[in-house]
Amino acid sequence: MHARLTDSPSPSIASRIDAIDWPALLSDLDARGNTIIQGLLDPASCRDIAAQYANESLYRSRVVMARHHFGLGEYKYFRYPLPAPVQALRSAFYPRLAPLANQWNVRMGIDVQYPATHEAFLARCHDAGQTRPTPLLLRYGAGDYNCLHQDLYGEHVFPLQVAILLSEPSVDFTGGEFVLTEQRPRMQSRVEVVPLRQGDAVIFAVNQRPVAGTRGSYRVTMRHGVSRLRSGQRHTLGVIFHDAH
Ligand SMILES: O=C(O)CCC(=O)C(=O)O
Ligand SMILES: [Fe+2]
Repeated sequence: MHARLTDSPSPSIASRIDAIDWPALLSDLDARGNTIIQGLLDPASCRDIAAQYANESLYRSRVVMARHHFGLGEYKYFRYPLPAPVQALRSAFYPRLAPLANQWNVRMGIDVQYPATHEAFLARCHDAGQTRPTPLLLRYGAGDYNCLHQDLYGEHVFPLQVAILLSEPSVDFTGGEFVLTEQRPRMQSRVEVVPLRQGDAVIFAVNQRPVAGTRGSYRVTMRHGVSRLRSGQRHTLGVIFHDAH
């Protein structure tokens, strides 16, 4: 696949996502709050997307993390219409993840269910004033990091999101591990380092997820971030399904 940002549409992304063993992947995601898809994007596509960081016309805003004490490094939110591969990722992932999102809400006693298509969910966001697109491209240099956070942008939150590593560890950069923490009620937090290679995607819980306990399920709170880069440059593509106020 050599999907270029200017191509439309990107059938190869949709077909790669369709080819995934979803029952196995969803059961891993349900059990651990995150799961990896290896080699979702090939290296050429990763390089092509990362190179678009400089293409200002694609973005609605740029965030310098240090200004907000979010970390060091920067990111840019895409504007609508999204580049074809980003649009393809968002609309192909969503219907695969919505059934698990719906189960999680039932198990957590949250009275919200997600529609079957991303288009319908976006209409809900947009009606509530969450109209600004949230997919983003991140760039880190040596010494940069991303503090533990949650990507919540309003009342409407889709509980799963995807991040794709566009750079190759050990070659393009060192350090810069994607990390997840899990805060359990009345217990100390757990941390997980997600071992991503270039083109790998991690799907993870945005905010809370249910964990089966001895007396029904309880909620754990998830946060994600990136450890300090020791050297080089690292790009990531973030796919968040709710839009922002
Ligand atoms: O650069 C990363 O791996 C983290 C990206 C991130 O925070 C996100 O996609 O929401
Ligand atoms: Fe994030």
